[in-house]
Amino acid sequence: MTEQHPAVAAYGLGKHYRRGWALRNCSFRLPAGRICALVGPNGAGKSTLMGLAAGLQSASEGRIELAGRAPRPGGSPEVAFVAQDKPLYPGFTVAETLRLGRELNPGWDQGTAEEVLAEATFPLTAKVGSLSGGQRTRVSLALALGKRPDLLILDEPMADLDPLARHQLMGRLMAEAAERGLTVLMSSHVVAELQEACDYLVLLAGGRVRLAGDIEELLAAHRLVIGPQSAAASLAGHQLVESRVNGRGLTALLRPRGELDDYWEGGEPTLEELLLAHLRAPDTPALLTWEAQVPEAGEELLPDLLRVQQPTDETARPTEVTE
Ligand SMILES: Nc1ncnc2c1ncn2[C@@H]1O[C@H](COP(=O)(O)OP(=O)(O)OP(=O)(O)O)[C@@H](O)[C@H]1O
Repeated sequence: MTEQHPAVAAYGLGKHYRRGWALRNCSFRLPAGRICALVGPNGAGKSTLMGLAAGLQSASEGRIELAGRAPRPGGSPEVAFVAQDKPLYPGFTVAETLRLGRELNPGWDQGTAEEVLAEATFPLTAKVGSLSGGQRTRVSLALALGKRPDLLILDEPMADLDPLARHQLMGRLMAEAAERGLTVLMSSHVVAELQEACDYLVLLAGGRVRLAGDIEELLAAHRLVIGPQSAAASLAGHQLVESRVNGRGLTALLRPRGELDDYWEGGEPTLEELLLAHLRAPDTPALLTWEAQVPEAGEELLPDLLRVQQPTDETARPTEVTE
């Protein structure tokens, strides 16, 4: 991957199926070396976005680039994709599956693949068809990491793994990202596992990007506050994401614009609080940190332009995008 280009960049990306748009006006950047959580409700367009990035589908409008280039149709050695259904040959043993990986991938790293399998509770002689769902996931991840990709795309990889396997494999992904600059784009509905592993977020809802960027920056741009219901009017100058009244008063998740009145107590939300509030309030204006923003439609992604976008006091603040 070149330094000038993000690992993934989507420009007004859209995918239309017969029943309608699965993804629309999707624009964001994912810098290289980040572990990105792709989150959204069922049917939000996550698998569609990953299929487009993996080169398994073509866009209906806009475009997606991986390190500055269009994905190669059918996939490429730099990109490994672990789909939700983890397609493997059931009649092959695990060892034969790795041998196939070696024959198909010029940059194959047998050591990395075997390390992923070293902590497994099944032998390399086991037939893939005889493995449990979680065990097949481990084989799929071994194949994907053995490929030594620059970009690893994982569609709900951890859903069928036990907590120990999840912990081991997440640790390996984070180590690969730290050591080799591997970029991971990973969908999941389990916020706890994302919180542990991911440092970047893309939240999709209704086929559109709602939040994108560095997780710490996104959290820092929000406040979860509680105060008296009678002071609700004093929140008017801030971008309210969601508010609820309960026995203790009014609880609000908001993007502060300036200082909050003294009535309000609270602090940064957790990732779960941030995600739940935005999932319940999908019409809140989208928020993208400077790293996640792409040039306006029609502009070319030039290295110069990226330099201009380096964070300064002004650009380091996330920008609200009103649609
Ligand atoms: N091959 C297809 N043909 C027609 N419609 C499709 C196809 N694939 C997805 N869709 C539709 O596109 C929308 C987005 O689906 P997608 O699978 O991308 O969502 P998702 O966010 O991955 O959902 P989930 O969390 O349930 O996996 C849905 O409305 C779905 O019905």
